[in-house]
Amino acid sequence: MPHSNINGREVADKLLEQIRKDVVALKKENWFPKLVSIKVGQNDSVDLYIRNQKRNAEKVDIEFVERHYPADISLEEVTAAIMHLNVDPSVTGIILQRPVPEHIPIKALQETIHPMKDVEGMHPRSIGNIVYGDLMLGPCTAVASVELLKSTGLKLEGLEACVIGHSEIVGKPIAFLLMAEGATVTVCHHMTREVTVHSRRADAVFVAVGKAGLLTGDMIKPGAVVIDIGINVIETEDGKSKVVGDADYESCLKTAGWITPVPGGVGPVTLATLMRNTVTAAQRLQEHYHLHFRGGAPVERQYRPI
Ligand SMILES: NC(=O)C1=CN([C@@H]2O[C@H](COP(=O)(O)OP(=O)(O)OC[C@H]3O[C@@H](n4cnc5c(N)ncnc54)[C@H](OP(=O)(O)O)[C@@H]3O)[C@@H](O)[C@H]2O)C=CC1
Ligand SMILES: Nc1nc(=O)c2c([nH]1)NC[C@@H]1CN(c3ccc(C(=O)N[C@@H](CCC(=O)O)C(=O)O)cc3)C=[N+]21
Repeated sequence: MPHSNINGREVADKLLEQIRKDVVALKKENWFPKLVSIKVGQNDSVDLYIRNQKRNAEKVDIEFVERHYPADISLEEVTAAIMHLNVDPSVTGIILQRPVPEHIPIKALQETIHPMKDVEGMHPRSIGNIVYGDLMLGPCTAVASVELLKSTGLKLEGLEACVIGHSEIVGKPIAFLLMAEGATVTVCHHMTREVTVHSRRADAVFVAVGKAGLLTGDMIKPGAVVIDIGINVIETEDGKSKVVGDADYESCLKTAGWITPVPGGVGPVTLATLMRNTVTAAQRLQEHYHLHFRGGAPVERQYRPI
């Protein structure tokens, strides 16, 4: 069985090339995509993500604005900040970085982001669309992870998939996307009695937990696909910091048929998907402005430009 790496950077570069063209087309019509990132408190993987969001936005010529609020900010204050962005016509996309401090109910905050500016599709009504198989704006990491599985050329119908981790933004949406493609899906979490029992049966294992080295080669079936979503910033022996995934790369590579490395796997494709979604949101806003102000068909209340 050949062991091969799935190159996320290559997949991402192809996506970014098209996105850049779409941004040029929007700007020709005087429509300027602008993404605002909201970070509350401190988290290493969020910092890494934001740095790379900025870099990717520059690559495709999308304006990127970073907002950082202290960990002890109140829900009301962040809500007010988001509402301000909702009514700012120059802002076409808003991303709320996760996690937020425990005293802030994430669902309430996510609900505040206008669904048309919600570039990760995490508003409760947008995330519900996944159940209906409507994927205009899907959670970026979940979409990216399934795209990388597809890039192996394997048929997803009837494929046995195991998803380790069931967060709202990664594990659960991955499970829904896979089900829509005809895969048989098992979802594991911290109460699963023995993850290995499930992961060893799977043709494809997705791991999104946030624990370095959680998935080892002996936990997978020979030839299986490993999609490693984890982003862990660890300290090396010489005191430097390094980014690793949730899979123990060396041991998994020996058993797996395909594996996504960290860095260079899911991360770059997630970033490209975020840029794609930012453009999709801007295009949809543009359509609705035209409908609303140029005497087109009436626009559904929630979708009115604000
Ligand atoms: N590459 C990318 O694009 C992205 C990477 N990430 C990274 O992915 C990882 C996960 O992120 P996220 O989903 O947001 O994290 P969360 O902390 O929200 O979720 C982690 C999940 O792992 C489960 N879990 C915890 N311990 C175990 C265990 N021992 N065995 C099995 N499952 C376990 C938890 O279960 P329970 O809820 O039952 O405790 C939970 O469902 C992080 O490293 C994050 O940085 C996240 C987003 C994007
Ligand atoms: N609402 C929300 N959505 C997220 O998708 C989300 C989040 N919050 N909070 C934080 C985590 C973490 N995350 C990363 C994605 C890509 C890289 C990334 O850039 N990775 C590159 C570069 C790594 C490097 O430069 O070393 C790679 O893997 O190759 C990092 C981190 C998204 N997350």
